[in-house]
Amino acid sequence: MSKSSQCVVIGIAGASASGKSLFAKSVYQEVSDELGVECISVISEDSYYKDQSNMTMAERVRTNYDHPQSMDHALLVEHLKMLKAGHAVELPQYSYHEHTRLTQTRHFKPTQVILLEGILLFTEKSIREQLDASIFMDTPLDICLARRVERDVRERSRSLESVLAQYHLTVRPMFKQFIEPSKQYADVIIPRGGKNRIAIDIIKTRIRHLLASSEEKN
Ligand SMILES: Nc1ncnc2c1ncn2[C@@H]1O[C@H](COP(=O)(O)OP(=O)(O)O)[C@@H](O)[C@H]1O
Ligand SMILES: O=c1ccn([C@@H]2O[C@H](COP(=O)(O)O)[C@@H](O)[C@H]2O)c(=O)[nH]1
Repeated sequence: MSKSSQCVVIGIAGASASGKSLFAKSVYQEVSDELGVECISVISEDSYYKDQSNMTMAERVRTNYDHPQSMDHALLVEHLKMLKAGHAVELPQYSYHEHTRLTQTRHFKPTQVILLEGILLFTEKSIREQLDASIFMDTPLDICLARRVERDVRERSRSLESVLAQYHLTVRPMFKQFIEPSKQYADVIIPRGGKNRIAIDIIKTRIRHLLASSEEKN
């Protein structure tokens, strides 16, 4: 991407397991198949969970990962500003198994469109100010819970008991306190989740327009 090109950031928020990643992955796959991998990329807010390498595993397990303070949002905002200015960043890598950042980072160059997905994105004004469009995945919580149980047991090395205990202790209460109220900041609210075909097509059309108007300007 040349420095004069625009870098558009589309935020995708919503409950855990509401389908944010799947939605972002589907849009990314289809747009990159059509227009090339160099024009679009995905960043997960989860990469910006705070580094907890100085804590014991017992302490890390007790962290409330659904509270805005668990995230290094200042670093995320700094990175978004750099990407929009045409500079590459060192993207942190997070391990759900270790509950902390990995030592290695990922060298990440700006693309014309960045899909940024995460539960707490719209709760921070400083992040909202960096978003060019905001999408909220409005999937019923019982469906999110069922999907989270399956995903976390399969992919995040969790037991059924630990997923359910965390859900009651932090996931649901923090959704009610922080995430659900942040829906008011969305431009588009998408029901059901990551496989909503019409919603994927609408966002792809918007992206095509953004890319076409950015080409005209250059
Ligand atoms: N519409 C859907 N139908 C069926 N499964 C879905 C749907 N949307 C998401 N999933 C599945 O639910 C799980 C959680 O979705 P994911 O995209 O990881 O959620 P999030 O990123 O919001 O936490 C994944 O295993 C995903 O494949
Ligand atoms: O170490 C961790 C970090 C995060 N979590 C949980 O992850 C979800 C957010 O990720 P999604 O992909 O949006 O589901 C959040 O609800 C945290 O509770 C974790 O369990 N452990």
